[in-house]
Amino acid sequence: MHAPVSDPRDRLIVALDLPSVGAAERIISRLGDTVSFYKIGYELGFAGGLGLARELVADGRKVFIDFKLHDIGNTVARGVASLAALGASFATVHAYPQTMRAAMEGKGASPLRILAVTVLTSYDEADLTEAGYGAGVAQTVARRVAQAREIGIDGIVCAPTDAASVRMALGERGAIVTPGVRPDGSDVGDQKRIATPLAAIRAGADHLVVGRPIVASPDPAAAARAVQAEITRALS
Ligand SMILES: O=c1ccn([C@@H]2O[C@H](COP(=O)(O)O)[C@@H](O)[C@H]2O)c(=O)[nH]1
Repeated sequence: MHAPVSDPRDRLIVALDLPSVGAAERIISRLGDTVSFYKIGYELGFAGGLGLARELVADGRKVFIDFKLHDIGNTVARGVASLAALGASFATVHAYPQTMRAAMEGKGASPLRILAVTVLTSYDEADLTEAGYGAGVAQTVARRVAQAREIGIDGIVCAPTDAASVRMALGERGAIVTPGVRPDGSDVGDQKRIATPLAAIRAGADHLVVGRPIVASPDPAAAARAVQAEITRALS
């Protein structure tokens, strides 16, 4: 059964989309105790970030490895087993049934939670059509969530604008993690399906992933605290 996360600090996941371990360490140091949950994706992961992930875990922080795996089942299962051994709390796969099943098998009895990415937050209807999909965003998300639920996935990555319908379809089991979060006035960048932290939590998100609005801010700790204040307001 899905247990709502009560501490706003555990609800904010900062995306360390940075070019080097040194750059990431500087942001982590500036964030101090404000942030306890970090996400490592392609940029940092392919620049030595998995070593940093191990150090963060050893230091009591939570780590989300966001490589959005998608390959033949054997490769996915073995890759996920390595992420489980690393001590990651969350890891992503694309929400294809074969991939989701392999990932759930690969994590074994570890506490790693597998999150299935439905439709990327940088995609709108036109992007799905261009990629060859016959169904739109809402229909594709719904289909993938239904399949993820059937497989017993640990959680879903979706746009904050999809969070309410995803919770309905997913039921109470499974975490909802939303990137595409933009505090009022911040740059949207390449994101297309977005909401504020307040709206994302009110729509049912358990965790918010925020990257550039925090790591590119002149005062990352203040930016993180502002997001956490919105989370607290949404929960009160
Ligand atoms: O659908 C998705 C899945 C993953 N992401 C990742 O989240 C962060 C968002 O960073 P921002 O700088 O806050 O836009 C980034 O690491 C993406 O790889 C996503 O945006 N959308």
